[in-house]
Amino acid sequence: MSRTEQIKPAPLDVHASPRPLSGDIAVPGDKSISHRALMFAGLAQGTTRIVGLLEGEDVLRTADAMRALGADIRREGRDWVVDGRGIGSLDEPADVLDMGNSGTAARLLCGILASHDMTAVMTGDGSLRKRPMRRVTGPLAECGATFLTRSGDRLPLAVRGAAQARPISYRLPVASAQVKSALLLAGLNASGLTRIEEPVATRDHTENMLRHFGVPVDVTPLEGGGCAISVQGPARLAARDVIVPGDPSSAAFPIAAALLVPGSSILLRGVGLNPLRTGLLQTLREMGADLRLENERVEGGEPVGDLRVTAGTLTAVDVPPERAPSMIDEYPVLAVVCAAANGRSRLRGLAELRVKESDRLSATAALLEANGVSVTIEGDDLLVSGCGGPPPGGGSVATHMDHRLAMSAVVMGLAARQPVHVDDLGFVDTSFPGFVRLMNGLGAGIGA
Ligand SMILES: O=C(O)C1=C[C@@H](OP(=O)(O)O)[C@@H](O)[C@H](O)C1
Ligand SMILES: C=C(OP(=O)(O)O)C(=O)O
Repeated sequence: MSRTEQIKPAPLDVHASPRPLSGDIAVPGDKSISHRALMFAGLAQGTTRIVGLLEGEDVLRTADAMRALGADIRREGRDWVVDGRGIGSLDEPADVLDMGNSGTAARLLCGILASHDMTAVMTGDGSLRKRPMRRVTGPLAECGATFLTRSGDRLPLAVRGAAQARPISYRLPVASAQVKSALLLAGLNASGLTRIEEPVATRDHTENMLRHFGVPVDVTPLEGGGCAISVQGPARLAARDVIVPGDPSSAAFPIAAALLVPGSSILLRGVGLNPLRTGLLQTLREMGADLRLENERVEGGEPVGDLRVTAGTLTAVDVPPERAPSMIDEYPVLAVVCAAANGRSRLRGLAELRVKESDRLSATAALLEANGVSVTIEGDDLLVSGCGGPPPGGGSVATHMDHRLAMSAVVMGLAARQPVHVDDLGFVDTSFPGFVRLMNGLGAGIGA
């Protein structure tokens, strides 16, 4: 049983915020960048200092796994310091690698293991064991690794990494930064050019951070759209310090709450603004949200800024499917915002939501329905009939071991007319430790 499953469910009734939200906060570090910082630092030669690492459950699993592969990882004050092992010099893990709730940790690690001459076994919690793994194990087998998976597609899995990995050339069938990153990571220890074609752009933190650690990454536009990303192996990573920006996917929750609780105005400092992550901000602006960016700057190679959010009236939105990768984790909370808007919103092309920590498409629909909001799933689209103000609320929400559903349900509770019962807030620590404390610092009165 993994750590997250040992925690007793933490149910909570969330009441409407007793006052407008106000104040000035910084959300925790970006989860995607934090996983990569630990992995790349562990693969590098030398010592890396990481500032602003997310200390969420998912990232701590990556730290444990990289330690099991021989990296020395420790906390020094508020920073994390990693003495890397170097590509090709990793230890064979002495025990099963437990990736907890984290798809990113599991899939990216498969990439590292596939091109190292060792045997490893990997598992995860009850949510992660339901998620598809063939999307990485299939193409990674091309480099010479052998994977044994439960039912051909699920954790637990065993991998026998290739002794002399071959480079992979692959066109992504789904828009997934995890699959892209796993294949690029395998390519670092393969002899020759690894080339990944990406028809639709996904978050490019792997490419950015590889360059930061001194590995050339070529990105060439493809005729007909998308691009090809290549790395030449074997590569050497040189340790470099990393600054992790605030996670825009975590910022989504206080942003949504501030838009919906009347009279609110908050400032979020140091939010990551990588253009492949800002689909939610674009969508909220289309709904009429008052979002103002201040102090835009580049920190640690990623654009960041401070974001002023002011409550106001919102109108329905039609979100095109090609925007999904730039806001894939934000749809549950966007649906809650749409529930309070004027008119019927259509969120298109959400097939990938079905294979997240839960089936987020049906679970988001259930969250809204339980709280008196009319919602329909048509194919891969979610249609939400906005209430033109506070939704009725009064429902009970099943979070299915899914942190984003839990936080979306809290936002619904803060904005709704009747309290919302959330069955388990425990998984919030996956990506946003201190979420309730931070929201209460803005005046939300959760659990008061
Ligand atoms: O690469 C990453 O760090 C992530 C990619 C996305 O998953 P997919 O690649 O499966 O879309 C996202 O949902 C996840 O939270 C983090
Ligand atoms: C989908 C998510 O993460 P992962 O795939 O890493 O579990 C998420 O954080 O919403």
